[in-house]
Amino acid sequence: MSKNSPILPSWNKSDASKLLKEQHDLLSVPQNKSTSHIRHISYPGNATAQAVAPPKQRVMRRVNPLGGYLSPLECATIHLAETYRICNPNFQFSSNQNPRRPLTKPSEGVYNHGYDNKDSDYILYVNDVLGIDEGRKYLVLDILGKGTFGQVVKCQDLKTQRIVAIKVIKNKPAFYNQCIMEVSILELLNTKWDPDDTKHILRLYDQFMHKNHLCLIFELLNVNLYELIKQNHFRGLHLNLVRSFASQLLTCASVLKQARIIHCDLKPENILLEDLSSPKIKVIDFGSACHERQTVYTYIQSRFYRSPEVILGLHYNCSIDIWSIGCILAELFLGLPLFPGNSEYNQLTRIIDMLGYPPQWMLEMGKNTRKYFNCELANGKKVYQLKSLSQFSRENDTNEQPGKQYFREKTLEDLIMNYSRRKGQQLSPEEEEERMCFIDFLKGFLNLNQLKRWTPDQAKQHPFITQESFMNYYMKRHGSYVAPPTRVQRTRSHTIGNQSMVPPTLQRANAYVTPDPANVPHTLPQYIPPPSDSGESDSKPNSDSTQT
Ligand SMILES: Nc1ncnc2c1ncn2[C@@H]1O[C@H](COP(=O)(O)OP(=O)(O)OP(=O)(O)O)[C@@H](O)[C@H]1O
Repeated sequence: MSKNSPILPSWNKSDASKLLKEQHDLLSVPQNKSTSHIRHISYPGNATAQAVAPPKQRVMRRVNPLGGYLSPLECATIHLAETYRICNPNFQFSSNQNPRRPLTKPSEGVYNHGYDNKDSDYILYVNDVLGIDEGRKYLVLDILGKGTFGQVVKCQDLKTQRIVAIKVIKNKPAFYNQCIMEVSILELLNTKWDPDDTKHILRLYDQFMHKNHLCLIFELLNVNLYELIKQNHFRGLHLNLVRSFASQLLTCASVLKQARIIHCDLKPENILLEDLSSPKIKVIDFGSACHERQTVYTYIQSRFYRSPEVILGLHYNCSIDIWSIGCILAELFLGLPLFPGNSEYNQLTRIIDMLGYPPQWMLEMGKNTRKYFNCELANGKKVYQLKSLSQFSRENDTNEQPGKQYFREKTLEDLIMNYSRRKGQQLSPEEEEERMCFIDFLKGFLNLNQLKRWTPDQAKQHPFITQESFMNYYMKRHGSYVAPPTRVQRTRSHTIGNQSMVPPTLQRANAYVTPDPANVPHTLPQYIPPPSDSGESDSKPNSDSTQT
């Protein structure tokens, strides 16, 4: 419930003590007294309740050591230990013996004098304090998430009372060293490239060591975009919301490109809403990030969002993040991942099935090309053919599976145009043009050719972001408008596969009016917090989107 909720009035200590006193008075009235002294008491907010003026004498009441008498409510709450002791003089109570509520699983201490579990994660408890230096102590409140590098917990700064998110890194040198990199990249981005905090990059406030664990103090954010899609029951988001997220991601990507930093792990889980009242987002988790000059790792990016050049083993740069953003934006619109590969081979197969083969030069230069493709010489030219599932499985001793197909459509055009459209249902001309615009936009991100893929600044000029007429833009770029070739099923009343089917709005050059932003929905789907014991439904469809 929000602080300003009209149902629950704002609450403070004096309200609470007033209510407690009134409740005390109410409970201590003798049963057989006349009710002539009944009066109305105003409760915090507008509610009023009947209450009773305090009688002069208390019958069978315990004396309050601070003066007056104790109400039954006080005896059963704040003075409960004393009440028990009256019943049983041997009763002992010490808050030190309270069971501690662990937030870490498993919570059995194995390493680091019992502070760490078998995974080298620090075992966190509610109400523990992280940090020992005065002015740098944080009270642990709740767990926010868990990842490869450690756990992220919600804490309160005991000096400023500010609520923050603390990433407690696993107690292992490899994780520590990698996180030092994350710290230096974030410090650089925060101070040099985004001093005004306008580029949608997570803020790092501080860092310290706690019982051999590096703790990174971040600004507290809200749910991630995967959670948002999940709360929307894996239905896609409105294009206006996708546009807002796209624009913010491009702002972030543009700064990363200027700084020559590659994020290397962009995915919906690493994009968080600042709060639930606006679509403002921030990019988190720079734990895999690197400088363009230091692309030492070849095994990077979460699989669903992995670029073709990384799969093929080519040199890479900031444009791998653009590929990931393309996959993310498609997923936000569709509600399900565009390329949910169950293995790297399956990932490549899905990309090729939808978008075709990578250009010849990429295949010739890729270190992994021979792993995935057969190569034959025809007329003196190398011809590459993706290995079949059985050949690949046999050669690599794997048991490749074709994996789930969430969508019937084979092309990006069909997928976007037909999404969430019932059989026979026509899109409005505006919606149709908007979707065409979105397809054209996505294609700039999902260009298999890493050299031709758009830069963030190019993408920002696209009408999907600027909201200029897509038709005008298309004419400027190509001279004339030709509808993108698609293979929409004929059973559907509307097709865009040939010239005569070009929607009326697109046939009239200037007829298209940019939608009035005041009339388009821009609200977020309602967020319902997930149940605390996350069950199977928590897992992503075809879930293992990790770096495997
Ligand atoms: N600043 C924050 N505010 C709120 N929640 C956060 C914050 N940072 C991280 N989280 C939550 O914790 C989760 C894990 O965080 P993060 O991705 O930084 O950890 P990681 O160990 O690097 O994960 P990965 O396995 O993806 O590399 C996130 O998906 C998010 O839900």
